[in-house]
Amino acid sequence: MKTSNIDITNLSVTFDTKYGKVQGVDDVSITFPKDVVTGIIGETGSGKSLLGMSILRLLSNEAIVTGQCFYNGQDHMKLSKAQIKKIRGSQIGFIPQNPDLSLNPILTIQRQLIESLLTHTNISKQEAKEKVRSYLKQFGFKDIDKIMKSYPFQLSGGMNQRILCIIGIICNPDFVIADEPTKGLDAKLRKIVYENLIKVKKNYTSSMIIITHDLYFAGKFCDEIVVMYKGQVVEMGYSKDVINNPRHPYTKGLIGSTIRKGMVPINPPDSKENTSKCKFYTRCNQRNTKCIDSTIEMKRIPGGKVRCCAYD
Ligand SMILES: Nc1ncnc2c1ncn2[C@@H]1O[C@H](COP(=O)(O)OP(=O)(O)OP(=O)(O)O)[C@@H](O)[C@H]1O
Ligand code: NI
Repeated sequence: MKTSNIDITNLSVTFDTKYGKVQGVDDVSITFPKDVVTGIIGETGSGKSLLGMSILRLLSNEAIVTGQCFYNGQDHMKLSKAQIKKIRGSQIGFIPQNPDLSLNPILTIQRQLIESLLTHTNISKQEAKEKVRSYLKQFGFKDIDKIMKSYPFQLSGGMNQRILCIIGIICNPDFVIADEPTKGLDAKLRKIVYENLIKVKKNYTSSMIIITHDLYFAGKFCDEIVVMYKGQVVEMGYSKDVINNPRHPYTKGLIGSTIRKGMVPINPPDSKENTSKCKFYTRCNQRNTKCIDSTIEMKRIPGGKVRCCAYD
């Protein structure tokens, strides 16, 4: 089947906690175009993982998810568990953030990799085994026989993260969503994962969503970048524009505090409760009275969109 864009409308994710309602994703409407690598950036807790995981309905039952997510003509929010399970891996591959929670501790690496191939493709067990070996090699593993027979606890965190990358792409999905695929890896292994993502983009699919804290990589690898803050998208655009010429005060701070020396770093969170319409108000160094009570929609700017009163 030819892949389509991923079209999300009015997506919200909330949790009822003992401290009250927590809104992890706040009414996000966004299209992730096919044949485009979109990066999602934003500080910890901004809703990146919740957004990425909602697309494949991977969130736990305590998450209250509303809104729509259309892909290949179907609203993922309306599919049965069996239907969405079929889409995972075969149509949309997911590379999760945390190997400890995502690999099965009682199955060998070979079982886990081969099983995901046999579930989603029609190849024989022998062919699956060969494919697994070749992917392990491509992802920088050396003693393939030993790795195949190992259990996740016998491998390092970095090795398990690479196994998750393989599971995410081995069935040649049309779309790939990767949630911090390099988390916890040292520079050398990060390079291997990045090289493999570049290979995936070149050889398999360039329809990708990459959630990352690595702004340098995002700028180099992604075609477009989406910036999230407190569950909302605050800026999106071509990656070169977002990285080199950020427009939202939050993006300016985020990039200024990491890769671009000389830009104004971001203000720390303010202890005062933020009651203004703009969620960034208390930290913003460009705020004005308009930001307090006018609803702030995403506005078109050259090469992208931004949610900020300064661009009215
Ligand atoms: N199970 C949960 N119960 C309550 N709140 C939750 C739950 N899961 C996530 N949240 C809240 O939702 C918000 C967004 O979480 P999310 O994991 O999407 O952030 P993130 O941008 O991926 O952060 P990170 O970069 O650290 O991975 C967080 O503020 C978090 O506190
Ligand atoms: Ni996350």
